[in-house]
Amino acid sequence: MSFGKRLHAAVAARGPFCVGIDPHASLLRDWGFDDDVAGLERFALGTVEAVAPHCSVVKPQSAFYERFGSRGVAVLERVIAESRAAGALVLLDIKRGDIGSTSQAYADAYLDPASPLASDAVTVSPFLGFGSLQPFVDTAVKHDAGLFVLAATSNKEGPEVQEAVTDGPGGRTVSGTMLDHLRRLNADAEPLGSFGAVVGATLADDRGLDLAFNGPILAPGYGEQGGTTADLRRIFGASARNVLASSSRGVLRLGPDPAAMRAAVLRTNDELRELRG
Ligand SMILES: O=c1ccn([C@@H]2O[C@H](COP(=O)(O)O)[C@@H](O)[C@H]2O)c(=O)[nH]1
Repeated sequence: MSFGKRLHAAVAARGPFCVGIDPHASLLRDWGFDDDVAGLERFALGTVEAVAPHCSVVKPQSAFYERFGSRGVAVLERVIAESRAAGALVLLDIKRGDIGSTSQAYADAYLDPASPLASDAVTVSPFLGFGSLQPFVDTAVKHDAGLFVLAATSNKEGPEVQEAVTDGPGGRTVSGTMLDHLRRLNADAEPLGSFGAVVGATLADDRGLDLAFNGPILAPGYGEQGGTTADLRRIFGASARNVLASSSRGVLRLGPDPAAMRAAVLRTNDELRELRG
């Protein structure tokens, strides 16, 4: 079954809150662990146990595992496997993007079920040109996986690149161009396409984005970066029904108490369900 269909069903069953599993060094210490591989493992797998049975999607941020080298990546492999075993879809936040031939290797690493890092979906960066992502698109189609393409990111530096307008008649912003590509890729999908966009929960009012592209929208920046449910309503309007709001530190700061993390996930899912009407 396509990623879009699986995501649609998972959100209907569990709600639209995506929990980021980002083992920051400071959080490991707050939880009483050392900033080493043993601490990483206890933190990450403890989080999986607390949240993965209760949310539709978890989003491990690869960087926090890669900083420990191969042993950290081995922990990431377990996070992926154990989250999926608990019924959550795994969106691996890697933000990769390169020339096409290298993109193919990344796609094989993260989307081919034969790989130990295979996930349900990954984040990708289109800033080498959307066409450079074609190997990710083809590989995602082949393996029923999904992509989330950076379009309007949650950080304040993003607009310098993403609001740049292309030359010529009908010039479009870079963000708008990415959303146009996603509209094309998702055109015939029912009920939801597998090719999503990343659009921050922190955006100012004046971006003028056409968010009707029939695909999922990952909205990071919810929680710790200041994005609220009211911001989601303001930014996404009718497209809020396709939004997967994502928070990492907002949930992880409640640990290591699993009950507190679980309660936050359930509460946030209830709040976000109302937004979808
Ligand atoms: O535009 C983007 C894209 C991705 N991220 C990632 O999401 C989390 C946010 O963590 P918080 O602790 O909830 O701030 C992190 O992994 C980022 O790399 C983003 O913030 N903005």
